Amino acid sequence: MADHELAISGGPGPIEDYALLSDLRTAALVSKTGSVDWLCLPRFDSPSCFARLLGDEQSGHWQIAPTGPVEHTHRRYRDTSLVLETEFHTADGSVRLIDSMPPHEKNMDDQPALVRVLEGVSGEVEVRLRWVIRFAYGDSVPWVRRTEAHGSECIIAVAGPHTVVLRGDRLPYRVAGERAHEAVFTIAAGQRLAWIMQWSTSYEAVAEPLDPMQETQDSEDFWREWAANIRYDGPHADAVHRSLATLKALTFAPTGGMVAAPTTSLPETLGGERNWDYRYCWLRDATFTLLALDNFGCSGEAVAWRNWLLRAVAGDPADVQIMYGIDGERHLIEWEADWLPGYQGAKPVRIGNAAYRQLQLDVYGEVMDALHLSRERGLGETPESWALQRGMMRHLETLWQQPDSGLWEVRGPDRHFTHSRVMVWVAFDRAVRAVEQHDLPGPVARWRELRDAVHAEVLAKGWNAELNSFTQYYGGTELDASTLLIPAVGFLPGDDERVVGTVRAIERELKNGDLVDRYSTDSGKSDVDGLHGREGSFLACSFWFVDALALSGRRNEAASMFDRLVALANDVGLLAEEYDAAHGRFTGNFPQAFSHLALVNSAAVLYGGRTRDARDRTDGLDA
Ligand SMILES: OC[C@H]1O[C@H](O[C@H]2O[C@H](CO)[C@@H](O)[C@H](O)[C@H]2O)[C@H](O)[C@@H](O)[C@@H]1O
Repeated sequence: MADHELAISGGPGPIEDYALLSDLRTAALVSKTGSVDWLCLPRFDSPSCFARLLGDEQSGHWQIAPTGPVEHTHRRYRDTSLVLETEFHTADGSVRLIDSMPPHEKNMDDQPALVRVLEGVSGEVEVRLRWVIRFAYGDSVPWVRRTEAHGSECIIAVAGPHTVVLRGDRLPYRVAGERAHEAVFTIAAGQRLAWIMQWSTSYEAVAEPLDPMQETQDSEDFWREWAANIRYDGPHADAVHRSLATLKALTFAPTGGMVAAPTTSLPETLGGERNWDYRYCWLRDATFTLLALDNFGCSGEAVAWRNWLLRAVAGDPADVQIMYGIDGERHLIEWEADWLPGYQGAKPVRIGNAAYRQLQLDVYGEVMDALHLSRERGLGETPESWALQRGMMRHLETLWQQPDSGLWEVRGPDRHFTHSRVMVWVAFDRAVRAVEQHDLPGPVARWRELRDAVHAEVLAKGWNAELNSFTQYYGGTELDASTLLIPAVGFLPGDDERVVGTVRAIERELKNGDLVDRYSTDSGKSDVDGLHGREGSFLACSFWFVDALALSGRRNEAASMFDRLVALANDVGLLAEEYDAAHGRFTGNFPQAFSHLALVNSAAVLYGGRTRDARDRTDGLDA
């Protein structure tokens, strides 16, 4: 059976078969078979109207594809934009599907829309449009009627707070005995058909019609203009551009917050339970984001993110969380959508993320570093910033010795994770530097003392001489790829023998080919994370390995490993969180900001951008 037929009859295809659309408020995932299988409206973290990604046809989707066998499919984004073209080649001819979502950076009053245009390229091809609309993550079948609004025929679907209106050149009809709508038609070379689906609340008037062709053109223009700001023409420029556009696409324009991914519960282990909701903003990602955006000329986005960060952590420093909602909301209550079968059977589907209540000490280092970098990069001081940082430091002084859940957000018992302790050092170090280098007021003698104390502690307790490596946690013997960040944050130089030893140990224990696991999840090896199943290799860690190699003097190896990692991106340049080498498949949420952040930061390390520890360099990229 061809892929295409498989996708029509059942659940979602491989994660790598999806492409991203975004309007800077929410995102859609479109499969290689022309099916929009994931769309939450009106925001990234809203309930979905298409959730086939986590279930089957009945969870909602919108497919436009040839009825007959597809010989091959070719996809690309138009230039640097997020306007997606999917070409289906069949024995009868070829058609091109053009998908986009009008970006809403400026006019926030516009309601989200999904625009689909179909062009006949050659011959005459029979096409099926199938529209199955379900609100509330597939739990709610809306009332759907064909009617007239604003002078044209349309289909309106309403349930609870949501309305969507579908307009187009070939509106589908209800399929007898099914809660689905379909239209089957023929399209000849040179013909063009278009559809647009718009969202509004159910208590407002239905959205006014938009011109699909104009919207498509405007989307393309928006992204092209945006990409014109990117300053990078080194190796793998396409991958760097696509990663930056993806990071921008994951940004919620009204607040500047960036979601870790637009999806929930794409499994880290195929068929397993490691399924999390990533439609939130993690403070940890702050420094990586700031560096990535600012390094390549996207300073406006870097400032917006910095400002989001300052607003999110404002208030009593004792209340600082490790993650927030996209507006800065605090309560991300985790629950399970038990009616959804999960991505290819991986249950549970989780909405919300209980990690928001965890203590993860590294975020203090991340926030201090991000604000320090933004000061160094001249992103403009805000009056609140230093007062807030001092408050955070006061709080950190009271809890820095506690065990925590670490950056991997383990669900097992808290520990003294080496990476968390290193990041505590970063927090005190950046506080000291703010006083020393930027003349800001603060108890610098005490901070220096604490900085030196935690440095000595990490070297004494996080280092295992027998293994010749830093370990995952104090006194343990497991390794952890987060210790690859030690030179990147300036805790030790890249050529320090302990860094070199750690790189070698991780190479031996956690690296398979070019892929690096964050820690071992082999059965019986470790129960640190409190979860079952072996997960894929973590793509961000693989890029961190590249950075550590480069910083420890193995630059050529680093560059060729980077070449191979970049090649793991799918046909439209996107990366998931993890890669399952055994099955050659993406796993985890998709596309994931962390992976794309790591890719662009490796490009910076290798090809002349400013790195995290090269704090005094103020020159441009082409150094
Ligand atoms: O697999 C365990 C954890 O996975 C998620 O966290 C991961 O994603 C975060 C966002 O990019 C990243 O900051 C973190 O370091 C990663 O471990 C999930 O959100 C957690 O709830 C889960 O325990």
